[in-house]
Amino acid sequence: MTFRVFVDGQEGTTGLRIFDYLQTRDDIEVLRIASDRRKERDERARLINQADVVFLCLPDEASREAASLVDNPDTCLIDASTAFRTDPDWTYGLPEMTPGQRERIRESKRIANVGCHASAFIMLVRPLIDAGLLPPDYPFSAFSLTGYSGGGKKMIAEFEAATDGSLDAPRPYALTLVHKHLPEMRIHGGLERSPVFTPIVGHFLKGLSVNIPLQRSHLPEGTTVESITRAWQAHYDDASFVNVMAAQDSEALDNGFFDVTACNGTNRVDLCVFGNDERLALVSRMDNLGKGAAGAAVQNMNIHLGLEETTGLSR
Ligand SMILES: NC(=O)C1=CN([C@@H]2O[C@H](COP(=O)(O)OP(=O)(O)OC[C@H]3O[C@@H](n4cnc5c(N)ncnc54)[C@H](OP(=O)(O)O)[C@@H]3O)[C@@H](O)[C@H]2O)C=CC1
Ligand SMILES: CC(=O)N[C@@H](CCC(=O)OP(=O)(O)O)C(=O)O
Repeated sequence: MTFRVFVDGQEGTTGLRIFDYLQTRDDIEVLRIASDRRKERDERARLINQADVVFLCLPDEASREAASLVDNPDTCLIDASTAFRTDPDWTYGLPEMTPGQRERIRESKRIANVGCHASAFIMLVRPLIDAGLLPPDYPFSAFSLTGYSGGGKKMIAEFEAATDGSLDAPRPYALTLVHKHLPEMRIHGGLERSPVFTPIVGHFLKGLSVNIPLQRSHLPEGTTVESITRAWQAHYDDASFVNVMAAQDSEALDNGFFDVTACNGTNRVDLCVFGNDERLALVSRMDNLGKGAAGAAVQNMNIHLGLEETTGLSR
């Protein structure tokens, strides 16, 4: 059986990457829009309503408009933007989040794909909160190191044009401390209040790592490196794309350094906890264009269509 798929925003960073994943598949027919008509409402509506699955790889406002154009009840939308991630009528596209989430994605016609920083954060904390190892009212903070492709076409062009070295050093941003991923981090992470979250963009194309520092004195007695690792291993036991690493493993560190690009080109997420009796750090890494965006979107499509979840994706 062949499924018809349309990528609205096919010439953007996420859309192009999704297109790469799909073009080699013989179970998917990609509906293309003529480049010079790609922002025409009527032409987009025509293709949206012909498709089994539509990926919206657009700014929030254009995603909302696209969602309003659907009149085919069988069309499933997978939206890459921030527009619907905490909307109760949409299903959050993180299949590994909780038992039952995969099934909800399978049944839903409205799937909100994850934010890159948010999914890297939620995959660290949610299973630990659910297991009672982290209190939901813990005063969480986190930073994230990300490649510049996370900022889409505009940021990629800025970084690639800056040949004078002006963008060579890492650049913290969102310093108003109201990054757009906070609502999904809080709601889907299971937190009582939003974390203090600071992303930092570096002079590399892709790769992302979230780091959550924890004070052991503010945690339940049994929360240790070992119990956290065990809880992740139990929770992600059947998750094809999650790799729980032991801190002492050579794969976690490269001569004492953590490589934030080690998952690039894959749909894998690595999770690790570092620390001692006094302090812990929960650390994840992924390709922001892979498990953080386009790879996650294709994984959600596979699940929704009842296909093998890993089809076309690498680990
Ligand atoms: N980059 C990343 O790592 C991630 C991005 N996302 C989200 O995915 C979405 C897409 O991001 P990204 O690919 O980075 O963005 P880009 O800016 O690279 O691409 C967006 C695309 O949408 C097109 N577009 C804009 N308005 C319209 C419209 N009204 N109708 C049709 N097409 C339109 C743009 O056209 P034009 O070609 O003319 O510019 C562009 O091709 C965003 O909501 C972003 O927040 C999510 C996770 C990660
Ligand atoms: C480097 C950079 O700017 N990254 C983007 C995140 C991209 C992403 O995952 O998120 P959305 O889908 O929510 O856009 C940012 O921090 O806003």
